[in-house]
Amino acid sequence: MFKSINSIMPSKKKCFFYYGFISLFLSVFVFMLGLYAYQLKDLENRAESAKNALTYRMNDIFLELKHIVDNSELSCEKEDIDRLRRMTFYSPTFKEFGLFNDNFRVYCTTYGPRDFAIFSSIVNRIKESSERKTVSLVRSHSLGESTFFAFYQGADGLGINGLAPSQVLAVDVDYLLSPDLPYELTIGKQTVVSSEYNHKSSVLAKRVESLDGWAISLVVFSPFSLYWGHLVSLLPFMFIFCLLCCLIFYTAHGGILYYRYSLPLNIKRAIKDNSIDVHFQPIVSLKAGGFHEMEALIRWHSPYHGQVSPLVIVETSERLGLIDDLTWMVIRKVGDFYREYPIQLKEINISVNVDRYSLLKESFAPNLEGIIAEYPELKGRLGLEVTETSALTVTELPLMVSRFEHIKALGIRLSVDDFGTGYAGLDFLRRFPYDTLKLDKVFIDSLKDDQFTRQILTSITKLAKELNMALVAEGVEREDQLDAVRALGVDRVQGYYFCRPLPKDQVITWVEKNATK
Ligand SMILES: Nc1nc2c(ncn2[C@@H]2O[C@H](COP(=O)(O)O[C@H]3[C@@H](O)[C@H](n4cnc5c(=O)[nH]c(N)nc54)O[C@@H]3COP(=O)(O)O)[C@@H](O)[C@H]2O)c(=O)[nH]1
Repeated sequence: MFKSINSIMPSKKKCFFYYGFISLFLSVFVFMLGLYAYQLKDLENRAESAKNALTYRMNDIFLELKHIVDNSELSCEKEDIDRLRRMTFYSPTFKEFGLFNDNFRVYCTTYGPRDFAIFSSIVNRIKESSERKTVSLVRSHSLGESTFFAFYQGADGLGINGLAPSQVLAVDVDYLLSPDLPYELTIGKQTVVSSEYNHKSSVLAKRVESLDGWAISLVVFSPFSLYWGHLVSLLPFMFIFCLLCCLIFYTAHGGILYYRYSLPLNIKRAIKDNSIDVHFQPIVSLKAGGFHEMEALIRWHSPYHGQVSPLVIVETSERLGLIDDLTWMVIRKVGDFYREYPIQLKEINISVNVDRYSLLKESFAPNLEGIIAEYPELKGRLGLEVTETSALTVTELPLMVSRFEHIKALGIRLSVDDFGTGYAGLDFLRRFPYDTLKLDKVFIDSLKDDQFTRQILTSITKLAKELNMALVAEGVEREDQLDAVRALGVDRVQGYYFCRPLPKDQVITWVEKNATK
């Protein structure tokens, strides 16, 4: 039996080792995996935001170009050049503008009149694009290698190109991704911006975003160094998580063990699933005609606690409020016993122990009636043995009398159990219509040697006969005890001398052997 949870828990050292190890493993695993998932999601979100920012930027760029071209003419007068210069001054992106005609020849730039043809590859792209716009990276005299060019042609054939250092395209992207996530921005096959990062050797994941309608793509990398950096910063949380896991495992282990091994819970389960056995002990009549009675007694072998005393089961059931369920279970098993052996048990009454407080309950007699309706074979053969463990109060007394009358009206015999050890006194016998009085084993043990006990039992025997009650001597183990109770005039005897409580098949064998004696 387990007094406390500590007695069933493995040693603290062992727990610390096992759960510490598992918790550490779990913490590392959970944090590494969680961080990996987080970093992938973060990469996805930030790459997506960078792509959106790039799309907005491209839209702004072409709005700006459209605005200029819509207000331009095919001339390159001083005002036209001044206007282009003013536009570059206010432009967030461009450093130069050039106007081109429907033959794709640039005729005017921020620096004055010009006449040169746009590359045919670019011309083709403008023509092929639905909105007659394209971008490119081309070498420019003023802005150098990889200058960003944006071309836009209006509906009347007048077009504009804007020149900007390639980095301006990546300003927003840079803001959103740097410094943690290196990236590479390309137009066609040419790189616009590439972070200074050796991504090939230490990339955890990468994400490619393409801008619809443009040959622009953005590749964003999530480096391992970022992952390890985050992991190191999470170490205190990992430690707390590890401790929490350890605590949860230890508590859960205790909970499971308690649920598994706790005696009250095991008794509760055993009552619920009817797995408590009932043994039967014959009560032998000393008159001619042999025995005609048995007492049903619970027996239970717990897988975790071994053989559990009936007294412990009864006391625990009382505490759990399950004593009535236990009684109903025993009575039903008695009913099943009658059904199983109708011939052998034809003449035999069986009594069941009942808690006196159960009898006081209003629901007791109706419930009993229900079980008798369920098992008609119990009618006239079932007896209840009541032990008086405490005195009845003034209000309980009349209530008890009426409950007794109700139960007796159902054809059920009532016995006062362990007479002399509890509160069942002579006044009690006068008030309650018991059928049988059971003398406790303590009297039988001292009967032979104790003159005083003999005198008391003689008076009780006399009184029982006067009140028309049958007498049973409990706990008769030896022949001299049997002789002593016989000399007293006791009619029936229960004890190991005749038979111990036996499982149903063995008690039937005993009945078959002893029925004719
Ligand atoms: N409410 C319920 N109480 C029950 C039920 N089943 C049993 N009990 C009560 O548990 C107490 C202990 O019972 P148990 O260990 O079964 O002991 C019984 C007999 O085995 C024992 N006995 C009988 N003859 C002898 C004997 O010669 N020597 C000896 N040492 N013991 C003997 O006595 C007990 C029977 O007692 P009683 O009920 O008073 O007639 C016990 O108090 C049971 O009442 C149950 O289903 N419900």
